[in-house]
Amino acid sequence: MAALVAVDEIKENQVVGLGTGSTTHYFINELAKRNEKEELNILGVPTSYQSFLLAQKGKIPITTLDEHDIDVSVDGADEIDSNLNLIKGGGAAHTLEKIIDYAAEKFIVIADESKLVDRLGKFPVPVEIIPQSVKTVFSSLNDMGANPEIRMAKYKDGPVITDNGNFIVDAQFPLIDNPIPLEKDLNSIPGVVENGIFSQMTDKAIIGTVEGVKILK
Ligand SMILES: O=C[C@H](O)[C@H](O)[C@H](O)COP(=O)(O)O
Repeated sequence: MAALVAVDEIKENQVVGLGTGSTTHYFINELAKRNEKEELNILGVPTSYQSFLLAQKGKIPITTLDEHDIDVSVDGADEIDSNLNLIKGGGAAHTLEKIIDYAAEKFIVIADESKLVDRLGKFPVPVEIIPQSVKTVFSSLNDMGANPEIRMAKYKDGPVITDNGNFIVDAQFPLIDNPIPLEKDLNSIPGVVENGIFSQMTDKAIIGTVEGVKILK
């Protein structure tokens, strides 16, 4: 439901950031159908190999941030607080997602109501790291009060390798009081490429609930 409402937000000739995950999967498929039917003439900027392949399948022409500015980006989330700060990266795609969502003129999050929380942090914060930095990053995360774990792959032996060739550390914090400084602090650890806290970025959240779609701004 949220994905369908988000598709209606896309106008002719727009450049659209294509998020990653099971929710944006619906969005990209529906956008592809509408693009074909109504000749919207959109361009897509994928945030992962997953969204690249979906866009390709749906014949959404692909472009890059180097070539075009992004009008609107639509992406999912693992947790959303009442100020629309997010945790993302459950699918290990948060680094490119953050680059693209942040660059977009308008950033829309789509999710179901199970993602709404009072405070972020029940979902561990995904942190993409350079593989050689595991020991030192773990030590910094421990000092910050987190319990870190390397994310292991399900259908491959060993760790998850991101689209950028790095590891993911899932950092379980006690509930997060202030995500804004934590996002900055995590990125100041040597070896950290990007973390999954997206603070002060979201313009609108479209939430699917049992009573229908709710819009949060
Ligand atoms: O790395 C993955 C992304 O940040 C996803 O957007 C996020 O995990 C939400 O995914 P889903 O819609 O599958 O819950």
